[in-house]
Formats: sequence, C-alpha cells, structure tokens
Amino acid sequence: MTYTLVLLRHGESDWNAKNLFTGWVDVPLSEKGVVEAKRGGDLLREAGVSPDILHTSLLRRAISTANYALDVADLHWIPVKRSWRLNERHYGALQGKNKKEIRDEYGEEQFMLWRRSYDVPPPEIELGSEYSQDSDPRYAGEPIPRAECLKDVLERALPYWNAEIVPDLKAGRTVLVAAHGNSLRAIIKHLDGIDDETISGLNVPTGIPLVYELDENLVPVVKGGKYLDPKAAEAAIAAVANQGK
Ligand SMILES: O=C(O)[C@@H](CO)OP(=O)(O)O
Repeated sequence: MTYTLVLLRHGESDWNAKNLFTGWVDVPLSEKGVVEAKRGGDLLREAGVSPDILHTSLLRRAISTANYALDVADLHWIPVKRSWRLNERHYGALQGKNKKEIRDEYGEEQFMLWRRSYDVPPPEIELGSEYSQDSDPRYAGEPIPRAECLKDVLERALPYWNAEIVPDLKAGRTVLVAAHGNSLRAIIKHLDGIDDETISGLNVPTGIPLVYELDENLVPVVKGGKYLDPKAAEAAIAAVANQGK
C-alpha cells in the first residue's frame, strides 16, 4: 500500500514577475501564472492523478492556483483545508524589495544567506509597515512571525503536516498541497530527509505538480518524487535559482 501526495507551487505571481521578495504579501497570480495553474490541472488529469482533498495556505496565489487547476481537472468540488502554516516563508523586511537590488546592495553571499540558508532569517519587518501582516484579521490570535528562515518554516509547518495532512494520507486519500516555494521546500526536506546544507540548492518551479508515492512509513518510494512535466520543471527550476541575477 502506498500513499499519494501531490505538491503544487502556485503559478507565477505578479511579484514573481517583477522579481520582488513576496513572503506573506498577498499578491495575485500574473496572467502567465493563471496559464501555469490551468496547465497544472491538465497535467493532473492527463496523468490520472485525482486529488481527494486539498490543503492550501491562506494566500491567494496558492488558493487561486488550486482553484484553476482543480477546475480544469473537474475536481473543483473536493474538500479543502487551509492554514497559515502552509504560507510562504515570511521574508521580513525584505518583503516588497527587488531581489536584484538587494543582491547588488548586500552582495551575492548575504543575498544567498537570506534567500537560501537553512537557519539565517532576514531582518525583521517593522510592525505597522506597508508589507507587514500584523493587523491582518486572517492571522488574529496566531503566533505570526516577523521574519523566518527555512528552519522556522519547517517548525511551523510540521505540526500541520502531522495533525492534518498525515491523517488524510493514512486514510488513503490522494492529498493535494497547494503552497509556496519555501513552504514546499520545507516539506520536501522533511520527506526526503535532505540535510541542512543540501536543501539550499533545491528550488521548486511554479505550477508543475510534483507527485510523491509514500510507503507505509511515509517515506518516498522514489526520492524527490516525480514532476508531471519533468522537462518544463528542469527549466523552471533553473529560472528560480537564478532570480536576482
Ligand atoms: O519571494 C518569495 O516569497 C519567494 C518565492 O517567490 O522567493 P525566493 O524564491 O527568493 O525564496
């Protein structure tokens, strides 16, 4: 008996297109992102992968991506659970800043430490500032961060993984998780047992479903899972890695 998990990063957002650090800022999909999301649905349908339940973050780029993809796959009706614990990594004071400008100002090493190191968070966002979420009602009462490194993301995503996603998998449901580059990197690190160094080189492309078959201990049968369009994934992964250049 194996369990099926599908990870889907949202399609390109307006701020991905503008090369801005996004984090918890709730930006919409770009036109290209909508096309990518629908193509994600086509890929699911063509591969005969039919999610029974959807888990998303509280951010519209993940929510819309799942809606477009599931609509195309004629699965718009499946039940859904949402949590801030699947949100993108909070990018702190870098939210709203241009990646190339930050790289030029602080240098490649600092830029990559903030962007891809496992345990160095970016500077904290100022409460009440333009791109802070401290007064956003959707997070009322939650212990929301002011900046996160990937380790922080893993620590807040794991309780949700264990409490909400694992039981759905164990019940035999095909689970779709529609989330973000860094929240998915955290889940992939956990699933594939990737060490703290190696994870910095892992990037997730927008809009291409990544399917994992998991054994009874929730260990991937094939490490790294399988992208439903491996060729497109390869090119898109390189593009994410090169952002800011
Ligand atoms: O800006 C962000 O929130 C993320 C994902 O788009 O960027 P990065 O890939 O640089 O971590």
